[in-house]
Amino acid sequence: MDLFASPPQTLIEDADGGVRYWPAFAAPAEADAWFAALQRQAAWKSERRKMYDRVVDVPRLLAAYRTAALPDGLPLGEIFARVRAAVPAPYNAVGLNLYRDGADSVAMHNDKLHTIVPGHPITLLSLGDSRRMLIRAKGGDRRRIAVELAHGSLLSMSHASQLTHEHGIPKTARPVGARMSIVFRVRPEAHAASP
Ligand SMILES: O=C(O)CCC(=O)C(=O)O
Ligand SMILES: [Fe+2]
Repeated sequence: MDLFASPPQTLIEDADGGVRYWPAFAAPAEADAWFAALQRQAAWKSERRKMYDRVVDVPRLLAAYRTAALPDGLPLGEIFARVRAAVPAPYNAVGLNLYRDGADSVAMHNDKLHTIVPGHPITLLSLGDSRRMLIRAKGGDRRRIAVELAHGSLLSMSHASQLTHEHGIPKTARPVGARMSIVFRVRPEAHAASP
Protein backbone atom coordinates (compact mmCIF):
# COMPACT_ATOMS: atom_id res chain seq x y z
CA MET A 1 0.00 0.00 0.00
CA ASP A 2 1.25 3.46 -0.82
CA LEU A 3 0.85 5.21 2.53
CA PHE A 4 2.40 8.28 1.02
CA ALA A 5 -0.62 8.75 -1.22
CA SER A 6 -3.27 8.35 1.49
CA PRO A 7 -5.34 11.50 1.80
CA PRO A 8 -5.03 13.72 4.85
CA GLN A 9 -7.70 14.42 7.43
CA THR A 10 -8.69 18.09 7.41
CA LEU A 11 -8.80 19.35 11.01
CA ILE A 12 -9.37 23.04 10.19
CA GLU A 13 -10.35 24.60 6.89
CA ASP A 14 -9.17 27.98 5.67
CA ALA A 15 -8.34 29.56 2.32
CA ASP A 16 -4.60 28.94 2.90
CA GLY A 17 -4.58 25.11 3.20
CA GLY A 18 -5.98 24.83 6.73
CA VAL A 19 -4.64 22.25 9.18
CA ARG A 20 -4.24 18.77 7.72
CA TYR A 21 -3.12 15.50 9.31
CA TRP A 22 -1.70 12.38 7.67
CA PRO A 23 -1.76 9.64 10.35
CA ALA A 24 0.46 7.16 8.48
CA PHE A 25 2.83 9.33 6.49
CA ALA A 26 5.93 7.19 7.16
CA ALA A 27 6.10 3.41 7.43
CA PRO A 28 6.66 2.25 11.03
CA ALA A 29 10.08 0.68 10.39
CA GLU A 30 11.30 3.82 8.63
CA ALA A 31 9.94 6.02 11.43
CA ASP A 32 11.68 3.78 14.03
CA ALA A 33 15.02 4.19 12.28
CA TRP A 34 14.62 7.98 11.95
CA PHE A 35 13.66 8.31 15.62
CA ALA A 36 16.64 6.26 16.84
CA ALA A 37 19.15 8.17 14.71
CA LEU A 38 17.83 11.61 15.63
CA GLN A 39 17.48 10.84 19.33
CA ARG A 40 21.08 9.67 19.43
CA GLN A 41 22.72 12.20 17.16
CA ALA A 42 20.84 15.47 16.80
CA ALA A 43 22.46 18.47 18.51
CA TRP A 44 19.93 18.58 21.37
CA LYS A 45 20.10 21.59 23.67
CA SER A 46 18.29 22.54 26.79
CA GLU A 47 17.28 26.20 26.55
CA ARG A 48 16.23 28.83 29.03
CA ARG A 49 13.77 31.56 28.15
CA LYS A 50 12.52 34.69 29.78
CA MET A 51 8.92 34.36 30.99
CA TYR A 52 7.66 37.67 32.37
CA ASP A 53 10.33 38.56 34.96
CA ARG A 54 11.75 35.05 35.38
CA VAL A 55 14.07 32.82 33.37
CA VAL A 56 12.72 29.27 33.07
CA ASP A 57 13.88 26.04 31.44
CA VAL A 58 12.09 25.30 28.17
CA PRO A 59 10.35 22.00 29.04
CA ARG A 60 11.74 20.00 26.10
CA LEU A 61 15.05 19.71 24.23
CA LEU A 62 15.57 21.62 20.99
CA ALA A 63 17.78 21.40 17.92
CA ALA A 64 17.73 23.52 14.77
CA TYR A 65 19.30 23.45 11.32
CA ARG A 66 19.03 25.31 8.06
CA THR A 67 17.73 23.01 5.34
CA ALA A 68 20.61 24.23 3.16
CA ALA A 69 23.15 22.89 5.69
CA LEU A 70 21.75 19.64 7.06
CA PRO A 71 24.42 17.61 8.87
CA ASP A 72 25.67 14.35 7.37
CA GLY A 73 24.86 11.16 9.19
CA LEU A 74 21.34 12.22 10.19
CA PRO A 75 18.22 11.24 8.21
CA LEU A 76 17.12 14.86 7.90
CA GLY A 77 17.83 15.10 4.16
CA GLU A 78 15.65 12.08 3.49
CA ILE A 79 12.89 13.36 5.79
CA PHE A 80 13.07 16.81 4.19
CA ALA A 81 12.64 15.38 0.67
CA ARG A 82 9.60 13.36 1.77
CA VAL A 83 7.96 16.25 3.60
CA ARG A 84 8.56 18.72 0.78
CA ALA A 85 7.08 16.28 -1.76
CA ALA A 86 3.90 15.94 0.33
CA VAL A 87 3.49 19.61 1.26
CA PRO A 88 5.57 21.73 -1.12
CA ALA A 89 7.05 25.00 0.18
CA PRO A 90 10.48 26.68 0.09
CA TYR A 91 11.32 25.50 3.63
CA ASN A 92 14.66 26.85 4.81
CA ALA A 93 14.56 25.90 8.50
CA VAL A 94 14.01 22.73 10.48
CA GLY A 95 13.45 22.77 14.22
CA LEU A 96 13.41 19.61 16.32
CA ASN A 97 11.63 19.22 19.65
CA LEU A 98 12.31 16.27 21.98
CA TYR A 99 9.71 15.63 24.67
CA ARG A 100 11.58 13.31 27.02
CA ASP A 101 8.48 12.20 28.96
CA GLY A 102 5.00 13.39 29.91
CA ALA A 103 6.41 16.32 31.90
CA ASP A 104 7.78 17.90 28.72
CA SER A 105 5.35 20.10 26.81
CA VAL A 106 4.77 23.18 24.71
CA ALA A 107 2.27 25.77 25.94
CA MET A 108 -0.62 26.93 23.76
CA HIS A 109 0.81 29.41 21.23
CA ASN A 110 0.94 30.40 17.61
CA ASP A 111 4.34 30.30 15.96
CA LYS A 112 5.99 33.72 16.26
CA LEU A 113 4.82 35.66 13.23
CA HIS A 114 8.01 37.65 12.72
CA THR A 115 9.91 34.33 12.38
CA ILE A 116 7.75 32.81 9.61
CA VAL A 117 7.11 34.05 6.08
CA PRO A 118 3.42 34.70 5.28
CA GLY A 119 1.71 32.35 2.84
CA HIS A 120 3.76 29.26 3.69
CA PRO A 121 2.80 26.30 5.89
CA ILE A 122 4.49 24.86 8.98
CA THR A 123 4.81 21.12 8.45
CA LEU A 124 5.83 18.65 11.15
CA LEU A 125 6.66 14.97 11.34
CA SER A 126 6.06 13.18 14.65
CA LEU A 127 8.24 10.27 15.79
CA GLY A 128 8.16 8.18 18.96
CA ASP A 129 5.39 7.84 21.52
CA SER A 130 2.25 9.66 20.50
CA ARG A 131 1.34 12.92 22.23
CA ARG A 132 -1.87 14.88 22.05
CA MET A 133 -1.85 18.26 20.32
CA LEU A 134 -4.63 20.68 21.19
CA ILE A 135 -5.73 23.31 18.69
CA ARG A 136 -8.08 26.11 19.67
CA ALA A 137 -9.49 29.16 17.89
CA LYS A 138 -8.38 32.48 19.36
CA GLY A 139 -11.90 33.90 19.10
CA GLY A 140 -15.39 32.58 18.54
CA ASP A 141 -15.70 28.83 19.07
CA ARG A 142 -13.08 28.10 21.71
CA ARG A 143 -13.72 24.33 21.75
CA ARG A 144 -10.46 22.48 21.46
CA ILE A 145 -9.62 20.07 18.68
CA ALA A 146 -7.41 17.22 19.92
CA VAL A 147 -5.19 15.22 17.60
CA GLU A 148 -3.10 12.31 18.83
CA LEU A 149 0.14 12.82 16.87
CA ALA A 150 1.13 9.27 15.99
CA HIS A 151 4.57 7.80 15.26
CA GLY A 152 5.28 8.55 11.59
CA SER A 153 2.44 11.05 11.18
CA LEU A 154 2.57 14.42 9.42
CA LEU A 155 0.70 17.61 10.36
CA SER A 156 0.64 20.75 8.24
CA MET A 157 -0.65 24.10 9.52
CA SER A 158 -1.28 27.03 7.20
CA HIS A 159 0.18 30.43 7.92
CA ALA A 160 -3.39 31.72 8.17
CA SER A 161 -4.10 29.20 10.94
CA GLN A 162 -1.35 30.82 13.04
CA LEU A 163 -3.40 34.02 12.99
CA THR A 164 -6.69 32.35 13.92
CA HIS A 165 -5.66 29.44 16.17
CA GLU A 166 -3.26 28.39 18.92
CA HIS A 167 -1.71 24.94 19.31
CA GLY A 168 0.13 23.18 22.12
CA ILE A 169 1.18 19.83 23.55
CA PRO A 170 0.07 19.64 27.19
CA LYS A 171 1.89 17.67 29.84
CA THR A 172 0.38 14.25 30.51
CA ALA A 173 0.26 12.00 33.58
CA ARG A 174 0.10 8.97 31.26
CA PRO A 175 3.37 7.03 31.34
CA VAL A 176 4.78 8.05 27.96
CA GLY A 177 8.22 7.63 26.50
CA ALA A 178 10.07 10.08 24.30
CA ARG A 179 8.45 11.80 21.34
CA MET A 180 9.98 14.18 18.86
CA SER A 181 8.69 16.57 16.21
CA ILE A 182 10.67 17.66 13.18
CA VAL A 183 9.20 21.00 12.12
CA PHE A 184 9.84 22.55 8.69
CA ARG A 185 9.26 26.28 8.26
CA VAL A 186 9.90 29.07 5.79
CA ARG A 187 11.67 31.67 7.90
CA PRO A 188 12.97 35.12 7.03
CA GLU A 189 16.73 34.71 6.44
CA ALA A 190 17.63 36.34 9.76
CA HIS A 191 15.75 33.59 11.62
CA ALA A 192 16.58 30.58 9.44
CA ALA A 193 18.77 28.98 12.11
CA SER A 194 16.31 29.49 14.99
CA PRO A 195 14.59 26.52 16.69
O1 LIG B 1 5.98 19.22 18.87
C1 LIG B 1 5.04 19.61 18.20
O2 LIG B 1 4.34 18.83 17.55
C2 LIG B 1 4.69 21.07 18.13
C3 LIG B 1 5.87 21.96 18.30
C4 LIG B 1 5.52 23.40 18.12
O3 LIG B 1 4.39 23.81 18.19
C5 LIG B 1 6.60 24.35 17.81
O4 LIG B 1 7.77 23.95 17.74
O5 LIG B 1 6.27 25.53 17.58
FE1 LIG C 1 4.24 25.77 17.28
